Amino acid sequence: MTKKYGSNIILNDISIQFNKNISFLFGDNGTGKSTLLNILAGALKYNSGSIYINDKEIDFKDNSYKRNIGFLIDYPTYPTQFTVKEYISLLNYIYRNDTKLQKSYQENLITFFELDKYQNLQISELSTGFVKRVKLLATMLHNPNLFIWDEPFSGIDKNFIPKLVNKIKALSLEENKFFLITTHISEIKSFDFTNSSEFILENKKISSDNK
Ligand SMILES: Nc1ncnc2c1ncn2[C@@H]1O[C@H](COP(=O)(O)OP(=O)(O)OP(=O)(O)O)[C@@H](O)[C@H]1O
Repeated sequence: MTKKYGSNIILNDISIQFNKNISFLFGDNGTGKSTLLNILAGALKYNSGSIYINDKEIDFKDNSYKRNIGFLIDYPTYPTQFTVKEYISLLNYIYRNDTKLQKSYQENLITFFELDKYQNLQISELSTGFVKRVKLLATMLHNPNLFIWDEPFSGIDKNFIPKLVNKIKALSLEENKFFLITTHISEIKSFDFTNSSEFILENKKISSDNK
């Protein structure tokens, strides 16, 4: 797949296969990680090439693909004037989450992200780390199969990172969820992810560092 902005080639005929449940994408600033994630989430067009899931070419116009993704982007997309509770209600309306099972799933997520006592605060009143937690929760509310997360750990305090890592491991091992994650936080490499691959973007190309 190739992606250019104007005549500026960002991803030059890259070929990549994500076949483990957890894939980490590393690379220096400006190497094209967010660009690749945006493309895979269907938020950005590419110039040439093809993208497949389980040998079937992805039809980005088909909403069922996008509906099955929890996409975390690193710029603000949330309505900051809403309270946490209102934002969750809005997302539930959009995703038509209305069953009792979904209600308890949502309550578990709120507790997991330690957001219980912040539910009536406006998002604009939250600290950076808690905004990130709300954004992470927002990617999980519709219980997708694939999480495309751009910088999920940035802004998250060091006490919560192991908890988030354990969540990723549990969802991948117990529920066969897939994660595609970029991070600049090198300590993440020290956690023992059993079912993971690492990829590095450099010089417009991608290489793998598979264990
Ligand atoms: N909308 C755009 N128009 C033109 N160039 C862009 C656009 N978005 C990104 N770029 C360029 O594409 C390149 C890759 O950007 P991208 O944000 O994908 O990098 P990244 O690896 O995610 O960087 P970082 O680690 O800093 O987040 C950069 O040179 C950037 O300037």
